[in-house]
Amino acid sequence: MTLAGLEANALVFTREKRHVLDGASLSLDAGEIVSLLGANGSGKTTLLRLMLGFLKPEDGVVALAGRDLRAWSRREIARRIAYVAQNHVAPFPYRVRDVVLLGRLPQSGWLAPVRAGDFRAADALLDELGILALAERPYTEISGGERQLTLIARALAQGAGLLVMDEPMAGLDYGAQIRLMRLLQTLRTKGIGVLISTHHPEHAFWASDRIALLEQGRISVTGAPRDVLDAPAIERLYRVKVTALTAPDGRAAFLPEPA
Ligand SMILES: Nc1ncnc2c1ncn2[C@@H]1O[C@H](COP(=O)(O)OP(=O)(O)OP(=O)(O)O)[C@@H](O)[C@H]1O
Repeated sequence: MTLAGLEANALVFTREKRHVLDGASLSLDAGEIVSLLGANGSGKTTLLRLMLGFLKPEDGVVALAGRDLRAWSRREIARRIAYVAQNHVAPFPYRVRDVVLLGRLPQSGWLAPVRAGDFRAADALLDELGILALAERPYTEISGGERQLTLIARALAQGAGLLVMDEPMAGLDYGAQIRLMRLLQTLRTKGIGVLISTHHPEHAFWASDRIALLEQGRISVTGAPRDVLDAPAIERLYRVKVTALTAPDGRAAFLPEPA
């Protein structure tokens, strides 16, 4: 773990008298992509929100850059970790470009003027994500997938060293999913650490340096995709039978068995 990293150690968290997390440990380092897989309701969002300091663990510790997260201010955390939440609801009809520019706030502060360079950077991100044509449109009047891409652009505009995304592929069309995976890989080469939760085992296999499986409140396995993700693991996680197919370059795809 480098000094830029984020580390959750033995987290315990209870909801409705049930341990959602019961000793979950997970780390994210600079320059790596980590995918978190688990069934619906297994606690992925809860774990991510604990690692961002939005929820407090009943036991266990989260450390950012080696220091207990509780010692960091909200703004300091936002400078270092960008977050794309699930099911974001738009409060105001900001234009898409302005939503992206809001991502600059933790770095620049509320009173700082927006510079021409900020506009250019925002538009470059929108372009990279394929939605530059929407820059002037109200955020409340675009599709769910387009909103998701806008929020991803906002998180990237934040310029944080770590990026945490809760099911970022949800609602994106196939091309946008693949472009996003490629963009995450570009970020990795720039030294950014990316933690995503996903329901797409193939995406996790293709794009990740490490995959972590969340089962019964704990990270049951973490490691390189080929060491973690195989047909038995998919069957255990999702209770469906699959056949694993391996491409010549070593990437795996999973084909559900016919009913
Ligand atoms: N606000 C809440 N109040 C009570 N229980 C909650 C609340 N939010 C989540 N839970 C419960 O906590 C558990 C974990 O939820 P969480 O959202 O972390 O799962 P998840 O793995 O992200 O699920 P999904 O893949 O469906 O998004 C679930 O059993 C869920 O029902």
